[in-house]
Amino acid sequence: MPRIASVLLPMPLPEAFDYAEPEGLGLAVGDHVTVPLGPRVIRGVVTALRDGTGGNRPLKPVLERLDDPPLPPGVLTFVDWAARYAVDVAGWPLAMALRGLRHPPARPDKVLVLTGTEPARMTPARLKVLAAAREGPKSGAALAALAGVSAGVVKGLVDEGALAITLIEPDSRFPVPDLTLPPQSLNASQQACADVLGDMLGEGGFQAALLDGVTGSGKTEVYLEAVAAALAEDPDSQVLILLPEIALTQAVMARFEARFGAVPAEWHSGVAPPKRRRVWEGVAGGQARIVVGARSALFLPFRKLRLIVVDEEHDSSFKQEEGFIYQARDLAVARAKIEGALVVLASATPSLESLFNAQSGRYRWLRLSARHGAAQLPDIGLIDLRETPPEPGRWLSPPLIKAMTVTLARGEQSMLFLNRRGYAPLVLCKACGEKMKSPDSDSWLVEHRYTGRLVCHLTGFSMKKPEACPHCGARDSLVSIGPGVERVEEEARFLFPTARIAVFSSDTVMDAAAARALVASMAAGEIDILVATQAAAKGHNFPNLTLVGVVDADLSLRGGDLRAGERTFQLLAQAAGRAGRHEKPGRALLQTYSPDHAVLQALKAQDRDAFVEAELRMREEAGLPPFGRLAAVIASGPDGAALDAYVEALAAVIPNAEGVEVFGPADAPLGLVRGRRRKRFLVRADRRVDLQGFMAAWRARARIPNSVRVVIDIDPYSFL
Ligand SMILES: Nc1ncnc2c1ncn2[C@@H]1O[C@H](COP(=O)(O)OP(=O)(O)OP(=O)(O)O)[C@@H](O)[C@H]1O
Ligand SMILES: [Zn+2]
Repeated sequence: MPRIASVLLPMPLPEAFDYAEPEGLGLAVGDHVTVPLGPRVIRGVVTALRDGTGGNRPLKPVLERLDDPPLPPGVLTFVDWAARYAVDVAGWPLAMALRGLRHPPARPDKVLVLTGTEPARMTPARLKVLAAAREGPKSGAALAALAGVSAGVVKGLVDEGALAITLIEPDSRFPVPDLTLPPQSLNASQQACADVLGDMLGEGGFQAALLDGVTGSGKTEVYLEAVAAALAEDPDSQVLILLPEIALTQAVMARFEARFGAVPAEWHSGVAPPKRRRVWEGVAGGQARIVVGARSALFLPFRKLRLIVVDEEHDSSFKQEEGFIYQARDLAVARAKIEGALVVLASATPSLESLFNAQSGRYRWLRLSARHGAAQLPDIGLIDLRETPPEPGRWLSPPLIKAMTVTLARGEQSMLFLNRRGYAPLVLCKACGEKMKSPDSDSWLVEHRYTGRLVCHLTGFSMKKPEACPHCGARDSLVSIGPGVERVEEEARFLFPTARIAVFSSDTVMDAAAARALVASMAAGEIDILVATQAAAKGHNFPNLTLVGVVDADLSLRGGDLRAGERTFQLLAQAAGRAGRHEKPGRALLQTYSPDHAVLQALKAQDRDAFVEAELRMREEAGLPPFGRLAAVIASGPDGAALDAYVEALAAVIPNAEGVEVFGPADAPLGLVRGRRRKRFLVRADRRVDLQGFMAAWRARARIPNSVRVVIDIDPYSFL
């Protein structure tokens, strides 16, 4: 009986397509194949096989089977689940699962080795080549270069059988973790947490735990022991550590290397494609047993995934906002469920969602309430900027400057935290009041002094800062409003001319290597004052850092979206948590105009639980997450009339469903991006509602014009 193969293609198509299996191809689910699609030949993955013929219309055949390692069944299930969750096509998550295959496989190297046969005629040139070959296998070109002879001499030796060509596989092995190395001796509460995680692993099957420990309590040490237990369970078991920030990977990799004598496989956008290919294959083949990566590592083809750790689980970088929209923390739980694995969510400031799951018993709740050893949590103080304002045009208040002076005199380090890149968030003309905006988007241009440019942080648009106002033509009339990290750095240099000062933000630290170098020099005490965005505010251990100054503690409270309070609390508690992590006590000073705000009061009192309780009660009353669910619809298009017509049509066909409220359509706060107008709906649903089902049914009820793009964002974090 001939068979039909369903082949899913890694592109935004609504479903898998059927192809005929050519006789004798012997396909299996998970195989990589090429198939015709219109005039093109595309690679895809077999998701199902069934007996049958093509019916009336003969099916096109599968063209060939590729010999890449097949996708394990868990990955296929996960791809399908992720697509349903995101109300999107399965081709998107499949494309993510195949991302490691974009680069061609590394070819084996051809090298020459000695055979032991003497050439019939020996010459000085030949002697030199043979001597060079004795040092180990090398390519012909390398041998010739080393011996200082022409390629012809080497070829002559091959022809006469004195040298032979052999193939060497490129280095695809991953160092084997050494499980006999002694663990760090854990303190009693760490040991208790590690024991519970070990027991959960031992019970097997899907389990979830929230590792909730104050900053510097040693959560990493605890999950390292869970990793050791998972690896010891079975020689094939694999573990995945997800981190929110590339800047954090190096430090975590180093701790794994110290613990297991083996560097883990690394997976994120900063890893070069050939290396990514090797990691992908190593994960599929089972040689890569520990993977440390960014959110997209969730889509790797693990064969026997036993443990997923989501470190800094509260971090909003786990939410991918572009292309395929997903929350990696939630998907990590889903993948663990599919694989029957343990998932550990770790944070000093867990998300309200995870705390709610822990409170309700769905996750095991493991708490570490003190820092390891003698280290104490930092004191947190508020600086009321209404009483002690900075000088005009400056951003650091006298009390903060004084604290920095003392810290510097003691030979200790300070960090100034401001979650704003660039020099100034806004440039305006003092002659006509014009605010500099990007030409095709509703967002202000941010001034960057290092590059002398005005940059749109939304779209990446940038221009040279003009000499004259583009609106009224006045010269020298453009003024920078408000501070970014570059401006705070300028002020710090002015105040402390002899101090060693550096900036850490994604524009000043371009890649993983630069981030690693900066983190290392900060840890080594080579920097006195680090001015940093959130890229440096989490996870790091800087032993000599004793003062954290938060330049604008009110910043993320503005805007006022659903998570503003939660996010501010997390961000500032994390930033403050960098101080005093070793013997020397630390403190954090928060500059604010609203010292009475509940979030700042909770930070000052170090009373997270009270803050969480108050916040949860507010959410419950409003039916907001985690008590209810949210989804957004964002429609955009260059043609305003077509967009209006579409959102009106969509508003007219909202399905009738109990427990669901739809708000909108409204102009998005960012009403224009890259020349496209934007409209939004917000959907709130009770927890028991099948929100994804509702969204899919609703979208299907109105035809989408070609010029309009519709995006569904489940559990939105951005409301712009
Ligand atoms: N049992 C231990 N023995 C020795 N040192 C420890 C131990 N536990 C933690 N430490 C040290 O304490 C510091 C903080 O630990 P770690 O980085 O694991 O904390 P964390 O809970 O992950 O912190 P954060 O949430 O702030 O990132 C590190 O320098 C770590 O090496
Ligand atoms: Zn002007």
